[in-house]
Amino acid sequence: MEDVLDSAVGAHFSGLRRDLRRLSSSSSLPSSPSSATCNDASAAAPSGLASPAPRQPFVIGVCGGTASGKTTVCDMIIQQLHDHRVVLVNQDSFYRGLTEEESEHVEEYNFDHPDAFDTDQLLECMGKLKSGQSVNIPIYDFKNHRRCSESFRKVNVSDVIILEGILVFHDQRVRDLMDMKIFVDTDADIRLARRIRRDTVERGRDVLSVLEQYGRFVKPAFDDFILPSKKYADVIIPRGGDNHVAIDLIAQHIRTKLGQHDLCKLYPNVCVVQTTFQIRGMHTLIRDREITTPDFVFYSDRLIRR
Ligand SMILES: Nc1ncnc2c1ncn2[C@@H]1O[C@H](COP(=O)(O)OP(=O)(O)O)[C@@H](O)[C@H]1O
Ligand SMILES: O=c1ccn([C@@H]2O[C@H](COP(=O)(O)O)[C@@H](O)[C@H]2O)c(=O)[nH]1
Repeated sequence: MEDVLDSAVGAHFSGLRRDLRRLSSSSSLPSSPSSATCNDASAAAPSGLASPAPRQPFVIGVCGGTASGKTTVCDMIIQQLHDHRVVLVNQDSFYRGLTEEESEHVEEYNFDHPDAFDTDQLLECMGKLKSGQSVNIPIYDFKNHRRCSESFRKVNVSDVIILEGILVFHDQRVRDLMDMKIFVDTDADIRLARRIRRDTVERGRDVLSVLEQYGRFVKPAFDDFILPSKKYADVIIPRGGDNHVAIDLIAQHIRTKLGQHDLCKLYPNVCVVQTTFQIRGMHTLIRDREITTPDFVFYSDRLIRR
């Protein structure tokens, strides 16, 4: 939560220079040493000649136990970010699907184990999306435990990608794709009650089979894989979709990040310096009208050279 609050205070933009030639001839601004704050690759080429590298989408991982409210939280975040392009990718889409033989003994199959997902395919799709390509994502049918063989969901390039699922924090390669990790933390009794209702109404199950599957696979996998992955979260949302304060804070943080993102698109050589107490302290000092000239020069120089 510290990160959310810290960023809400505001980011610090350094090396905000649109035209390098104009800047180097300016006597009022420091010359080459200060360019340490700029992206070196783009700073090396004169503005207008280098084509700016496309900015990558902001990737948010949303993890949590079954029926914790992951999808609900994602929908609420998407609603709040209505002025940005946001796509939702569900880990469920990457269930391998059962073979004929496995289908005959479906009650034996563990859908809550990491091996039930084709994580390599998920990584490939996410890699393409991050690099600006649209992808076709499989559609999974929970009633037949299979993927629809003919149809896919086309997911287009966007500013924000939300990746949601019970095991999205399990594999380090998947975690490494994420700029922000959210864990939805909802009481186990509430999750079980919701799961019974959802699976009987929407996924063609009966109560006994839901309870049997829950005790045999769902709860043990929660204890073995999902709960231990909570430590990777940047933000934990108690009570899921009921926690409007947490969701507002998260949406505010994402908007701040996207603001930086837009600025970086305009000025390819801009480098955003992460806010720290030290940086905030230095900004406070140089804005103080009482500051001595040597101190002003000292702290300004430190900020410029970061
Ligand atoms: N805050 C809530 N209050 C009541 N029902 C909820 C709440 N959040 C989710 N649900 C219901 O619980 C079920 C599971 O929610 P969902 O968001 O799909 O969870 P998940 O994606 O974690 O499986 C759905 O039927 C949904 O309508
Ligand atoms: O064919 C299937 C595939 C998955 N499941 C169960 O789904 C949940 C994960 O989905 P949530 O929406 O996050 O609850 C997982 O616990 C699997 O047990 C299934 O029953 N059948």
